[in-house]
Amino acid sequence: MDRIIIRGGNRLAGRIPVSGAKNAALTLMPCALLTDEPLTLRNLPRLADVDGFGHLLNQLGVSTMVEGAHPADFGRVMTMRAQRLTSTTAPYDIVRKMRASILVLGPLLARAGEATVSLPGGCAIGNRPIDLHLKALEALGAEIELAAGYVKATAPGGRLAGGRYTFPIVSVGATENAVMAAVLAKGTSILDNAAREPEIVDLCNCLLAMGARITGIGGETLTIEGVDRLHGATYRVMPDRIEAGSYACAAAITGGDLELVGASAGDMRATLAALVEAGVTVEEQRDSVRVAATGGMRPLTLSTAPYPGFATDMQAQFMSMLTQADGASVLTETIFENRYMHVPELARMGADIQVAGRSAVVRGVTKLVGAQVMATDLRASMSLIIAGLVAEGETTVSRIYHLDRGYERLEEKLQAVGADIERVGG
Ligand SMILES: CC(=O)N[C@H]1[C@@H](OP(=O)(O)OP(=O)(O)OC[C@H]2O[C@@H](n3ccc(=O)[nH]c3=O)[C@H](O)[C@@H]2O)O[C@H](CO)[C@@H](O)[C@@H]1O
Ligand SMILES: C=C(OP(=O)(O)O)C(=O)O
Repeated sequence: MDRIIIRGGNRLAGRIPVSGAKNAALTLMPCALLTDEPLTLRNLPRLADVDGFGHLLNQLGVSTMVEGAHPADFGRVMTMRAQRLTSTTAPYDIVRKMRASILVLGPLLARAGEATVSLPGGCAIGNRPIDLHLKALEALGAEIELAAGYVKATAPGGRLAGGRYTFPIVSVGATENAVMAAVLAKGTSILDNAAREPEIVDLCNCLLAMGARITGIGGETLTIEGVDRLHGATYRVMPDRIEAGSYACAAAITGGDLELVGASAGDMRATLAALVEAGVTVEEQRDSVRVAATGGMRPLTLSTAPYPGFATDMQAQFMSMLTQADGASVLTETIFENRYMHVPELARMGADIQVAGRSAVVRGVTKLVGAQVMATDLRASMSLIIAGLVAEGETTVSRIYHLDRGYERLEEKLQAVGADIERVGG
């Protein structure tokens, strides 16, 4: 099994190109199911999950063709064409490994009038139910059956009617599924208390480019007027705000100075505000964000929340960073019940963190010392890399397949700005 070895203590300085967003890519790719014409996505990151999603689409009858990057992008170009669907089933083996596979449910139902998708079950960061996905699809006219670990959804008469649904809590995935289902419905759909994440805006903009009719984009209420058919389009995946935020934490913890090229400050307000509050200098430039740590770091009190709040996907990275703040920080996780797996690993490196219920108190400044560590999810793994950058001696991070799901060319990007980091096999 591959591992990443970091020898800590180097200050990071220079430029890091920001990749296309994983969480946008994984909701844009299923849009290919909605049309028989080609959908071309630019700036698609080279990630295990993107490859896995391509593989799932192939199983449904979608052809995928990958080309090199457009000159203006870091990521690749992928053209997907679902001229004729050969299957409407997403099997357990794929859904289990890649939770985003649930996002084929809405588009398959919209295009083929039926979909059978394995229930994803729980995962390392907690119970991740899909009841809201199903309730929203029912409100749009779907009939849902659960049997043998699968969801079988059908649209009576082969086409969804459209309808109104108010999400009782904000759900990114359920909003995405409902939007993709509603675009081809017979009537108009209204989704209230919809998620407002920039990745949802990216999804809606891609659907607009394919001929969908959606208003209220970026707001809490989305109105979707169903159309008879969608056409192909070329669309550029938005920059990854979580990847950019992770490197911002890496800059801050090493007392460094990084320019995050291609980052969109507008999508990262809560992260940037927290960095500024911690005493980090943030400069917004036209097509980049510069993050420089100039003095001591102040402790923070942060609570995760749906967008525009502080992202749950940034909690672990901030926790590592705050081990170097001068005083006690309090982080509260409100989205997932079990997203603190990095805490015992950070403790093994010398961090002083106490978890009580949904909150964690991080006492700084602690000296971190390299150790053998591993994490069971993507952002937790990144928090160990960030800690390793400042730890004394050598940190070995194992189970790095989690990182390969979400960080494109991680070692290469960090080496280029001065980190002593390498991947070793075996
Ligand atoms: C609101 C939020 O921050 N969502 C995060 C969530 O999206 P993801 O789409 O995975 O999760 P949701 O946004 O759907 O979940 C938000 C909350 O709703 C609950 N829920 C969700 C669906 C459902 O059918 N029933 C239900 O009860 C979840 O348990 C959770 O407590 O994880 C992603 C990966 O870490 C993050 O990028 C998203 O920012
Ligand atoms: C947990 C994450 O992703 P996924 O929902 O794909 O597991 C994440 O992006 O932090």
